Amino acid sequence: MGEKIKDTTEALNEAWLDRARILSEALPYMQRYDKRTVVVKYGGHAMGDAGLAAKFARDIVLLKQAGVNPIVVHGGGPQIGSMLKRLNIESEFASGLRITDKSTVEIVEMVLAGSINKQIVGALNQAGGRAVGLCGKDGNLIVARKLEHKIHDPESNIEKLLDLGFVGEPHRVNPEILQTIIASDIIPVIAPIGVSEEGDTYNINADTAAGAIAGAMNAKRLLLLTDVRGVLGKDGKLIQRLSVAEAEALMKDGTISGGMIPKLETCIESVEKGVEAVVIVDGRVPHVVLLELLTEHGAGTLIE
Ligand SMILES: Nc1ncnc2c1ncn2[C@@H]1O[C@H](COP(=O)(O)OP(=O)(O)O)[C@@H](O)[C@H]1O
Ligand SMILES: CC(=O)N[C@@H](CCC(=O)OP(=O)(O)O)C(=O)O
Repeated sequence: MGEKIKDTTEALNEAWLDRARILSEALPYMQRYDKRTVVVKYGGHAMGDAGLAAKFARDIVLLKQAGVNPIVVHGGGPQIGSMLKRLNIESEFASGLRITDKSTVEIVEMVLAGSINKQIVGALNQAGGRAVGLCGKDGNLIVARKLEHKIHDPESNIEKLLDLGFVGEPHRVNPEILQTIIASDIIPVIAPIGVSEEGDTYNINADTAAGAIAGAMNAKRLLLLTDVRGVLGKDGKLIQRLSVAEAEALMKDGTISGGMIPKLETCIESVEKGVEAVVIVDGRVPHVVLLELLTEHGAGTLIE
């Protein structure tokens, strides 16, 4: 009997020591990211589960508390899809981008800058943080222009322009509004809607918007949360590390398709703009943001 109590006590002590060790191991990572900007792109697929969403909010608030400056840029592709369906508006994609006509862009703005943005702000505030929601229109944060989307026509072997309507690309990012928000110790939450010089509203892929923000803010890291483990090779296995040249080759040979295309294009551009590294991680894993940033157990695909 006495032995049993001793064993249990030892096991408890071990468990406590394990906790202390995990906390202590976070120190060098906290120092690495101290006062540095980390942009987290929160994909529409990753935010589906309420439990996971609450954990995500807690992790972002914890980062802020630990001295990191997190910026959340969110998507909402599946949520826009459901709203369009409810309104009987057809929607099509080309190379992972939603073809966006005038009535679609109104719904996109309503869903992204409206319900989803406020849902994330609410979750962060609920977790004890102070968050403010904005879109690319606020403070002229993302000045966009129409995306010139080129596709390769295999028949004529020439590149053709495909009109995607109100799909934009960031032309200029004005980060002053973000700097003001961050200086007040508030977490910015950004919906990927841009405004052109002429005042038109543009739908921007959320990965692209996150990359532009990360570049303009000289971020230390950009994390892209999605619904796969990372970039998968031809054999279906996770690729843990990719150079810019390797990433370009995977896009050319068709290993990467759909929504992964804008993601990798973003990774390449961000690294070229000076973001130290971009990581594509599985948003379905609880606390993946903390695991990636504050422990040695980095998961997903790192592009540097
Ligand atoms: N080589 C690849 N590795 C991983 N995912 C890929 C690859 N090629 C295409 N994909 C697709 O890209 C998707 C991720 O993009 P997307 O659906 O736009 O995610 P999110 O909504 O998180 O931005 C994956 O679910 C997968 O279907
Ligand atoms: C141009 C374009 O495709 N815009 C995206 C914007 C949202 C997004 O990117 O959301 P996810 O990150 O969840 O995919 C769209 O309309 O779905």
